[in-house]
Amino acid sequence: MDGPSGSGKGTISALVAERLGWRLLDSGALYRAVGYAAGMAGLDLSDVEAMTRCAHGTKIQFRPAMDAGETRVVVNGHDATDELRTETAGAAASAIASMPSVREALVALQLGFRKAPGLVADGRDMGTVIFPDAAYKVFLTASAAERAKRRYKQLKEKGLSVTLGGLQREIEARDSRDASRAVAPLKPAEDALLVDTTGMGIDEVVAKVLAVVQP
Ligand SMILES: Nc1ncnc2c1ncn2[C@@H]1O[C@H](COP(=O)(O)OP(=O)(O)OP(=O)(O)O)[C@@H](O)[C@H]1O
Ligand SMILES: Nc1ccn([C@H]2C[C@H](O)[C@@H](COP(=O)(O)O)O2)c(=O)n1
Repeated sequence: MDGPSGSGKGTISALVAERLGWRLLDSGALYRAVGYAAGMAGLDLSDVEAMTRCAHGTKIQFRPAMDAGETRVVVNGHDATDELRTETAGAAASAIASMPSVREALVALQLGFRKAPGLVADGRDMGTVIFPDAAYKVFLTASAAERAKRRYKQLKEKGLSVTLGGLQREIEARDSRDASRAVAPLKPAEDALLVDTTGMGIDEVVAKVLAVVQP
């Protein structure tokens, strides 16, 4: 499941994985975790060698939530779930994700998630680079305005101080960087099902994806 920021990849992937009883990989969380670990260590995010060492050395664990809440992401022993969801963490992740050696450092970890009975993986290059032989590929999109509105609502609910205009600019800048980088750019795989979720509810999108996976 690939697509730009706020298209609903994480939400739809989690629901589809739950319905199918498959595993889930939030690959964006890996890039966010490395950016976060680098920040905590006071490293320069533009230093490719330091970021590559950091990508190799960061311990990232996904822990199921105690209640029905979201999966916790533990970075070097610290529960960083809330810090990782900010747009600042997204921008840092996007910056280091343009470094080929950082991407390379995270490949084996991602491939390790591929286990029976199945895996739903969300990111930017799941269908094009990491799992090119995936049985089903979906590319979710939505207009930038709609994606910004969704993110605004999500962050406001978490009590964060954000503006709609500011979020839309940040989202557009991140998408543009992710789509224009030389390695593993954000783009649909040739054989992906394209779903424009603008104006579609979450249940509708889940049903559309499940209709393909379970025809
Ligand atoms: N079809 C939809 N209709 C309304 N809201 C949606 C829809 N899909 C997702 N959302 C909401 O939009 C917000 C962003 O969704 P989500 O985090 O799944 O996007 P994403 O593509 O994984 O983003 P990112 O790449 O930045 O992690 C969430 O609050 C989610 O509940
Ligand atoms: N497969 C992936 C996943 C993520 N990234 C980079 C680019 C994104 O802007 C950033 C954060 O991802 P998100 O949590 O918003 O899905 O990480 C990538 O390059 N490849």
